[in-house]
Amino acid sequence: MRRYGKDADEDDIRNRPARRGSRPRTRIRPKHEDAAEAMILTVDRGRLTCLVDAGTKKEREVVAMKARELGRKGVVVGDLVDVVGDLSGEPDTLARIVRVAERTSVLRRTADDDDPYERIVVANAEQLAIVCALADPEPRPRLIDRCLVAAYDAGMEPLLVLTKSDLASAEPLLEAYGPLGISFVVTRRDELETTGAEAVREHLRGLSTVFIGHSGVGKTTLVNALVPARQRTTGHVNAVTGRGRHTTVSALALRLPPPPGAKPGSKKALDPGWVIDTPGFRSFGLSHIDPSRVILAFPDLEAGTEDCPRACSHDEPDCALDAWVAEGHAEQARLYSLRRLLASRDTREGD
Ligand SMILES: Nc1nc2c(ncn2[C@@H]2O[C@H](COP(=O)(O)OP(=O)(O)OP(=O)(O)O)[C@@H](O)[C@H]2O)c(=O)[nH]1
Ligand SMILES: [Zn+2]
Repeated sequence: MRRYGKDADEDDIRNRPARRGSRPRTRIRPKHEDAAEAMILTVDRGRLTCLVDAGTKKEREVVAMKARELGRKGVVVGDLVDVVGDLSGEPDTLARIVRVAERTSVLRRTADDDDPYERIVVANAEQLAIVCALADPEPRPRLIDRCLVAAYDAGMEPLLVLTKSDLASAEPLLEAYGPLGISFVVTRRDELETTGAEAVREHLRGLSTVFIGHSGVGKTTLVNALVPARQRTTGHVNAVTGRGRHTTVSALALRLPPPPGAKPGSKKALDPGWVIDTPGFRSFGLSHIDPSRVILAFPDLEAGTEDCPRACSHDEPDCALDAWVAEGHAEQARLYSLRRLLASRDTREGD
């Protein structure tokens, strides 16, 4: 079963090459034995920035486009690809992406719940950092719930990042999310300038973490503190595209600085973790979500679904979980949390 087969990727290109007569097209594709492996750092209107020879002295950024043979297959940030052509990384060069490796995870969203096109935002990330301000703007628990559902659906671990703790206490939110057992970290701008950034980085080491949050929650402040070198990269203008990275609407992968005291060349220094920044959004559409994947995030409740009707959403009157939990097999608070997450799939004003 291919779960993601028909999805429209964020950078999907819709014009198909015209069929030329009845000439049979060969199904054998060139092997590209000279191809180099690369990771996609950002996508900007069909131009993809790839990191080649990552972690070596020859590491460099190469701008590439999709080779025709990839057809409609999308390439997104975090994808591991094979590139051929001019891989020098010199200005005005353009390489070609000829293969995309199978993805270990796919974070998807729809612009809103009525949008039939779901977009793949990021591939191969392990963690989803949900950035939420404790005040200014007020926290939106339903939006957090929706992001959690997206994380569970994608098979990613959620991390709750609660910002602006100088303005309000984190206690009420942490109480509400306690039964879900989610990792969390609380930040404030003045601390991010000192020890706060490293405290957040500790949750990110060795992982690829996607940061999402709606406008104004302090995500930019946070990411800039986590990746101080970012300022430099955002000013960089690409010779091929003629555009600065600041114009990008796609996600952007940024490598964390190595942990303090890491030996140069050690695994810790070479794999310090990635922050994948995404554009702020107003809503997080979930029309593509399969509820049977959300229950996977509740292994303690899974056994209780055995007597459920076929294709039970676990949020309906006949669901077997109510009786099973009432018999004392699991905590009521866990079932309540599951139901709250499932209910967040329905659109309401303000989502
Ligand atoms: N009081 C307080 N303000 C903060 C904190 N972090 C960020 N801010 C302020 O909140 C505002 C929004 O911060 P940004 O970092 O731009 O937020 P963002 O989430 O990137 O927002 P967009 O750029 O709109 O997507 C700015 O005025 C920041 O200075 C904090 O910890 N405490
Ligand atoms: Zn059920």
